[in-house]
Amino acid sequence: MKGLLVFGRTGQVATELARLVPEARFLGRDQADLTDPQACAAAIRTSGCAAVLNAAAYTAVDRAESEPDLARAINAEAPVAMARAAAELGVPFLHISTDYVFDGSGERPWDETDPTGPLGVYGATKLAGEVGVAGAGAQWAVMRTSWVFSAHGANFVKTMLRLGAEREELRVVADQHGGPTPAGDIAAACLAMLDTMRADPARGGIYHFAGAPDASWAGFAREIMTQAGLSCRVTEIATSDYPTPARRPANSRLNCAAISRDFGINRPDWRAGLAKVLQELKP
Ligand SMILES: NC(=O)C1=CN([C@@H]2O[C@H](COP(=O)(O)OP(=O)(O)OC[C@H]3O[C@@H](n4cnc5c(N)ncnc54)[C@H](OP(=O)(O)O)[C@@H]3O)[C@@H](O)[C@H]2O)C=CC1
Ligand SMILES: Cc1cn([C@H]2C[C@H](O)[C@@H](COP(=O)(O)OP(=O)(O)O[C@H]3O[C@@H](C)C(=O)[C@@H](O)[C@H]3O)O2)c(=O)[nH]c1=O
Ligand SMILES: [Mg+2]
Repeated sequence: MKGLLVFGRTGQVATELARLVPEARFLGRDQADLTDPQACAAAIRTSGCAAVLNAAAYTAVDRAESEPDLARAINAEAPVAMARAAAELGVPFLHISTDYVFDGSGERPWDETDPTGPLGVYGATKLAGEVGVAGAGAQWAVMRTSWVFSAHGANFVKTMLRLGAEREELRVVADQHGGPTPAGDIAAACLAMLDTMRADPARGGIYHFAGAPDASWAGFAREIMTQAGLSCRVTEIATSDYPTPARRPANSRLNCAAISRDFGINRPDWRAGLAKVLQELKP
């Protein structure tokens, strides 16, 4: 895509975007630090770009509990400044958010219009970003996704592969459910959304996008061990048996019908995405 400006260069989604659209401009932390929202806005204003995609974020869920100001600057203040600058330039702005904006109650997959209720600082700052982006006056969209994995960066798959090679047993929570999502599919879906938005300025809003089928973290871990050929046993535990600084939603399931209806983008099977990532990680 010509004229695309991306915030983020080294993250999971940014790395996959660079594979799909190497001609886009990727701004790393050295060129646009999200702790400096005005610098991010200036980068857009002077870019002459045709569309903006924010793939950078503060994603350390537990650490966010002790760094709320930093998380808020990166996840809320910077994206809002970006959206305002995109509005001034008259170009569409696509932002990425998370299942952690929900409180995890119930078992029904969340609709875009369902009430939010983040349980931790990460989710709260991501929600503040969504709200600010929506009110900034740009042509905007927010893609909420979940449980992102890829061959790059830090993610659950790579953690499981590392621990699974070292241990005979891993204890993994079985009472949190969601959709694992390959970063490559997110990158492709973002580009498809922006294409549609550029063709029709009336398009935008919040959309859910996650891999299928829904799983528990333990189920996800078991599939990782199976596909990787690791003999490590996955024992199902309760969230209460795995204490962490941040609370996480028990129900992270996202209803992805709207993005399919409005953009023709369907849920990818994460098990196929996992196979590709494992192939890529092979020495
Ligand atoms: N990871 C997940 O499981 C999920 C992620 N999401 C959302 O998807 C989006 C992409 O996430 P993902 O690709 O996994 O993210 P990663 O954690 O892989 O990467 C985060 C990116 O943000 C950059 N970044 C962090 N702080 C700053 C800063 N101060 N200034 C500039 N850049 C910064 C990082 O740069 P550097 O390498 O320099 O630190 C890195 O490129 C985010 O909006 C995230 O909230 C949604 C659901 C699940
Ligand atoms: C390593 C490990 C984790 N767990 C649990 C903890 C947690 O509930 C779950 C997943 O652990 P993680 O640390 O990978 O999860 P976490 O960092 O919370 O992942 C989240 O990241 C942010 C950025 C998002 O937006 C979310 O969609 C989600 O992907 O597995 C175990 O039960 N056993 C283990 O050995
Ligand atoms: Mg994590």
